[in-house]
Amino acid sequence: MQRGKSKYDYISYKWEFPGGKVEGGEAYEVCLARELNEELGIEIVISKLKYFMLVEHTYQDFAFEVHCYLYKLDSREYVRRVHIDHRWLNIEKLLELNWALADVPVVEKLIKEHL
Ligand SMILES: Nc1nc2c([nH]c(=O)n2[C@H]2C[C@H](O)[C@@H](COP(=O)(O)OP(=O)(O)OP(=O)(O)O)O2)c(=O)[nH]1
Repeated sequence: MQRGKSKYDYISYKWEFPGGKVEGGEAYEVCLARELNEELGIEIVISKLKYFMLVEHTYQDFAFEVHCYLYKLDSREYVRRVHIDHRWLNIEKLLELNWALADVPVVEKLIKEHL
């Protein structure tokens, strides 16, 4: 997904995976299900999420952890509600996008593992 303009230049218009910040004490998987619903209007089955990796990243203004999960969607039907653009790409094309820096290790692992 492509993020729109942000108050931080270094993430403005960058590509990222759907997701967002944990709210209250919610579990990571519950957060992801909520964000996928808010951002794409899709309902997922939480028990089918597969943990993929953790990225710990520090931008100049904040540090954060990104907990990444894999999920096999039954259909590609969704509504883009938050981002300004989206792409469905084969793994080998992923590097053509201008990813947020925190996402680069995720893209590299996806490519390395041929997922
Ligand atoms: N969702 C998401 N955020 C990412 C990725 N890579 C990356 O650097 N980020 C950064 C951008 C944001 O500063 C932060 C996530 O915030 P967000 O704006 O997506 O979270 P949110 O949906 O809860 O948004 P908000 O309510 O705070 O506006 O992490 C990524 O792949 N996905």
